[in-house]
Amino acid sequence: MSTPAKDLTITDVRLTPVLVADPPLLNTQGVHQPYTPRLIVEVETAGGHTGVGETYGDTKYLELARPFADSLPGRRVSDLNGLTELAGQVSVAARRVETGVDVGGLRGVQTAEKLRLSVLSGFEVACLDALGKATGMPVHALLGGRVRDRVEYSAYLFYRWAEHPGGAGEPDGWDEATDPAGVVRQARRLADEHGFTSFKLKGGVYEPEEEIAAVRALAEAFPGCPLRLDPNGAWSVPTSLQVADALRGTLQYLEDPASGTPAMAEVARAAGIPLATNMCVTTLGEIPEAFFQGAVQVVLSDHHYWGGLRATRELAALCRTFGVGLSMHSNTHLGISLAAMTHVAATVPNLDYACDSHYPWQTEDVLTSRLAFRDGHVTVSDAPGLGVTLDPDRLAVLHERWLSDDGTMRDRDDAAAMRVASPAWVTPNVPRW
Ligand SMILES: O=C([O-])C(=O)C[C@H](O)[C@@H](O)C(=O)[O-]
Ligand SMILES: [Mg+2]
Repeated sequence: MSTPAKDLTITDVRLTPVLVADPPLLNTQGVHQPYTPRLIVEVETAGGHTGVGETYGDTKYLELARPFADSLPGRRVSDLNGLTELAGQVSVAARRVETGVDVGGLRGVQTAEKLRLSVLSGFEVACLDALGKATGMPVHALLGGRVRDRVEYSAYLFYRWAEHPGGAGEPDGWDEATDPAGVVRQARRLADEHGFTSFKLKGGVYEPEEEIAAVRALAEAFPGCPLRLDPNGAWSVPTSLQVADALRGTLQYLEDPASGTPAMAEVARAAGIPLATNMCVTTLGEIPEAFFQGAVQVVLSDHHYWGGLRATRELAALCRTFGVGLSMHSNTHLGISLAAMTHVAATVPNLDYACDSHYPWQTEDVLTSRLAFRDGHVTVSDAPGLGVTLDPDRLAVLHERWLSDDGTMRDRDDAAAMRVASPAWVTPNVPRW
């Protein structure tokens, strides 16, 4: 007979949307808004354990998360396959998938499946956290056990302004980085503070020649360190090939130079540099075309995209099978997700590259203590569950900010944020160059 503490039945699910400070990071669509929405998921069991998860908090995700949460009480946190099945039944309004490209995630075409998978990921992590707490096991052990003690992350470099227009949002003490020297200064500080030894530059912001110069400056400043450039599909096939020509031998991989699998395949045939993606392959259905055409040599996993930690491991198995490399993508996220990313990355033998993480840019969190990068790595926790503790007061403060927002920040819109500085700005058509 199970003891009450081990009763895994879900009794309550709490959803708390929050707005967290986000610096003015530039990308091809525009600039990050002063605050960005995240959704914190708490799952309580009859045994008295609470698991936490985190995912996107925009309205289109909240619309799905609410009915999903309502359907969970009475199920067990160990019923993870049931959770996946349940997610498939949540209905998605047609208007949510008519608009084409996902503005926040820069994740290719938006589909009902992608929205569902992102919502599912937050609940799966919360269930795994609760299950780990109830059984005294860390999440990595629930996934089969870690194959490494620490997970390597790369410095995520952004062209950025020193502050948002008009000084909106929270100051973060970083200088502007709008040229090669600024990018190198930013990289130096991230390396000094966190020990990173590999670097990814978010491109698609300036003329390709400018971004080539920035990568060359990084190569000179950090000899031998792996470098990546990611313009989020902003370039045509000829431009992608020109950049590949210029940076062959300098880049570890070139991420999403062009938009869509056919264009990526064309680039891949002549680039002479591995191509990576978190845009043309973000669901299982997109794999066959991309892999059979040789369009990508590295897939960036992201449990928020693929539907959780177990789905990330399924992706890893497919990549292993087809000899495709595996890295990890990151979007603006808090410590709960960094912990989840670290647990799953620790279990995947073929995670061949340092993972991306926005975490150094997030000055606010909902945890009692922040996770730390040491020598560019996060140590894998052996504490039960994720090994993190939610701070209810911080959560309340960030939720209050969400409540008092007039709606402007509740849905990420990088083009709208750019219009504050440049009123004529519209999301650029691709290819932009
Ligand atoms: O392709 C990527 O790595 C991303 O899309 C990561 C983030 O979304 C990043 O580009 C951003 O937040 O501007
Ligand atoms: Mg990318």
